[in-house]
Amino acid sequence: MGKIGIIGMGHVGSDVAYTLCREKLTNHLVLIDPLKEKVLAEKLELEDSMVGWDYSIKIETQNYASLQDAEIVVISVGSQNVDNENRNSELIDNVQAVRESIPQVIASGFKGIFVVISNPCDVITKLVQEVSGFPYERVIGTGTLLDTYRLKRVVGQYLEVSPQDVSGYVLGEHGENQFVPWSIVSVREKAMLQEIQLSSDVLYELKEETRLGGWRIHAGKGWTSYGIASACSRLIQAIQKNENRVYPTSSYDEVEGLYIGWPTVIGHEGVISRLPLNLLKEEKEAYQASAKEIRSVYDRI
Ligand SMILES: NC(=O)c1ccc[n+]([C@@H]2O[C@H](COP(=O)([O-])OP(=O)(O)OC[C@H]3O[C@@H](n4cnc5c(N)ncnc54)[C@H](O)[C@@H]3O)[C@@H](O)[C@H]2O)c1
Repeated sequence: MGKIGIIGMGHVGSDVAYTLCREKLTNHLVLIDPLKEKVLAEKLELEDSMVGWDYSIKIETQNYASLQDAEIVVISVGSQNVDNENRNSELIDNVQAVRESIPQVIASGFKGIFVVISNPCDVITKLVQEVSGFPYERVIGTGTLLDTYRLKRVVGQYLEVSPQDVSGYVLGEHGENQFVPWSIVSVREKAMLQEIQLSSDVLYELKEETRLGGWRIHAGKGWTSYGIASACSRLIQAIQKNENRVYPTSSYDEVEGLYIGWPTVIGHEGVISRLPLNLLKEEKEAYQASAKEIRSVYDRI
């Protein structure tokens, strides 16, 4: 449990900060955002909450230099430019925010791990790696981890089982070209394709409900934040505790030359390895289609 920086203190950054404090995953937070009054307000709210929790965590604001000895820096910069059902609409603004903020993190002497949330997540993760010059292992995007939570919720509710009893992943782009490799999904140890045998129409509906999960929340409240804060804190715990656990994060695919959602072993050094998977032919094609889309978005910057 060490120092953690959060760059971008909007809805997501603030809920990440709250979650990290509530789960005692840090003893020192550094919160950074051009909206100075907003950041100060978040600091005061967190400090109020801690009175009731009977512990205290140091909270600093706007101090890039303090990131020098941080364990992890979370990138949650965002843009107001969010079109309905298109995470790429934030591309230009978030590219600029990364080009402004990451050199300041690096100038501090930061040697930890970047966890990238900002959308389009796979593209922004690659950009953070390039601008920082960090090794691939020390830059991780949250990728399809949140989409995987949504898959587990949707399948769990459909089959009336706990979402924690659903195993498997959403993979590929954290975006519209994500896909569900049903061949590796199972529920209470029963293989989805061979043993549960839902119709292709039902599988399609479950996949669509998963993909639309974020947009349904966005339509109702204008943003999503609790789910990603929960996912981000799990990744941070895996890094801090050297858990060597598998999470579907955006990690670097050497063959494709980009970051993309894939089951990735996470530990103290960041990415330890990417899991070998034996996917079906159509699932491999879906992965390549996802990679193609990520590359085409990256080529626009
Ligand atoms: N990966 C995921 O699963 C996932 C889930 C939810 C949201 N997101 C993404 O997270 C990002 C943040 O979402 P939000 O709802 O908090 O947005 P928001 O608009 O509420 O907050 C974004 C914050 O970033 C700040 N910012 C902008 N430029 C900055 C810079 N150069 N340096 C520091 N801060 C800067 C803004 O001032 C603002 O406070 C978005 O890109 C959103 O799409 C990703």
